[in-house]
Amino acid sequence: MFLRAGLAALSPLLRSLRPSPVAAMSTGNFVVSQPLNYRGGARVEPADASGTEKAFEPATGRVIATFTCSGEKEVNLAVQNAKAAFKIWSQKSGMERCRILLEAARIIREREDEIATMECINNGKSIFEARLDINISWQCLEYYAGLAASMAGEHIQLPGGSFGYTRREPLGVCVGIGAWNYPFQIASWKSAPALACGNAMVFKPSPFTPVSALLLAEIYTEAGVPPGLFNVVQGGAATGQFLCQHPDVAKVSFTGSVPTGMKIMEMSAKGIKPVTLELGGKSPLIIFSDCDMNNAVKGALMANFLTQGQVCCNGTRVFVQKEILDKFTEEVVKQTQRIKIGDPLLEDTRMGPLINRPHLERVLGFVKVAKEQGAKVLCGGDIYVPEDPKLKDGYYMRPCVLTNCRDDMTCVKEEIFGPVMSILSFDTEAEVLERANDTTFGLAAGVFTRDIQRAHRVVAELQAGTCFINNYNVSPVELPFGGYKKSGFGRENGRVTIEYYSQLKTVCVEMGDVESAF
Ligand SMILES: NC(=O)c1ccc[n+]([C@@H]2O[C@H](COP(=O)([O-])OP(=O)(O)OC[C@H]3O[C@@H](n4cnc5c(N)ncnc54)[C@H](O)[C@@H]3O)[C@@H](O)[C@H]2O)c1
Ligand SMILES: O=CCc1c[nH]c2ccc(O)cc12
Repeated sequence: MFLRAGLAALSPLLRSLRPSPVAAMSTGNFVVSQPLNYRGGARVEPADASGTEKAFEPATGRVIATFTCSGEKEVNLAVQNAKAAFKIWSQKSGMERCRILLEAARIIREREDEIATMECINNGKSIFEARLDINISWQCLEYYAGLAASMAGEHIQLPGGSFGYTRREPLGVCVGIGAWNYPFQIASWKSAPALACGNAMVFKPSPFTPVSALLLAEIYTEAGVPPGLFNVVQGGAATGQFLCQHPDVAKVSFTGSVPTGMKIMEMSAKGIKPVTLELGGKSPLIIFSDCDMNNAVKGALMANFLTQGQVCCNGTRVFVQKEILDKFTEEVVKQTQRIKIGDPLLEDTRMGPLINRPHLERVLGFVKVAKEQGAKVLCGGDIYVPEDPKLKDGYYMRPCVLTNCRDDMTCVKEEIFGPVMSILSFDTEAEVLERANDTTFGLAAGVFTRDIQRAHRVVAELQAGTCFINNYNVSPVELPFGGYKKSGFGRENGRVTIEYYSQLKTVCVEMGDVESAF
């Protein structure tokens, strides 16, 4: 997602003045040779294995890392390291934790280009977007640093001078399990509130994007967290299961698909562990005929094509009021065709490759089925081969706009997780609300209208955890983010997330004598 002030915060002049370790990192030549596990404050090779994985550079199809997936022994070592660090960290005052998190935020900011470059190489998103992701990440650390210092309980006066008070206490060792679309940002959104509350964390990135979480781990250590406070284990489902089933893990925060979310919840239920689930979506974007057309068109592109459309909260069901359907569609297609596809490390690229070959084929398969079911492809939806020969094995496709869509089509019902926008038309507010809510997902929704009463009336009726009025996919860290219905529960970002990483202790203090019932 995006940050409104992000563009202004990134000064190219400032960036060019910094000595840059990224000069040696370019498309087609980056390899990772260091260990990708992090435990006890250092990179380590895992103590045992549950298979190996390869990580790719989506822009070229090249392998950038071959790594060992962590087995049960390694997961246990990471959890034990986190447990030991928790003892030290949880005793620190909020101000002490605040200072260290602020220092980590400062280092991320200083190394923004290097982290963004690595993210871009391993994920395929454009460097333009990757920088914004890292920008939002350090802002998240700053935000929770501020809250760490101001966390407090309540004091409640009781009869006869007695009183009670509450303490907000950390949970212990928290597990973070991430998806591949925002690797560094997901690790930041989970670890910043967890650490601010006094917890330790073991984080497992997606095996597709194992690299950038290590930079966050090193930065936390450099900033002064105790060794073992933030650990990284690598692997897929098996490693994730060891984490969720570990008896010393107090909480699991998961970002990923609905089917995996269900498994995580089942495993956590067995240990009575609280879970945060940030799952998939098929969000509606409603464009009323009285909208500001320019903004609505820009909003539709923002809602569909960031990170090659691989964004959970994308507004992929674009409902357009009949009166403006043709004009809106024409303009959306014009602007979609102008999106520059290619090497994600080039400054003017706005769409890089998809995450991997199977996913590209899956997305193209959705376009094929859409055509078979009667949708019309107005642009894109096919493989794109960049001219640069080193990119010929990358996973590129042209962003796609579908029209003639009906609510019962696969492209309108299922999460595609690629650059495919489905346009639907509607007549009335009541009708569009009913159709927008007719989904098992409930992650996000958007409305474009100049009628402010209607905007608030409509969002009040939308069954979605995050709603946008006259914009889409902006993500200020001050605002909670999360889903309704099968899109999950719990929240990331905002003040409320403190409640998901802490527990409340009530202390009842008697100032008189015990009045016994016996
Ligand atoms: N709501 C959100 O904030 C959000 C953000 C990003 C992605 N997503 C969703 O994630 C999906 C795409 O990401 P993905 O393909 O990485 O999802 P995924 O569910 O396949 O994998 C997510 C993570 O879970 C791990 N995992 C897989 N099986 C597991 C198991 N049995 N036990 C424990 N861990 C397991 C994976 O290794 C990975 O780290 C999409 O559906 C997208 O909408 C949601
Ligand atoms: O992809 C979905 C939305 C999103 C963008 N950045 C992050 C970070 C952490 C999340 O759990 C979700 C998201």
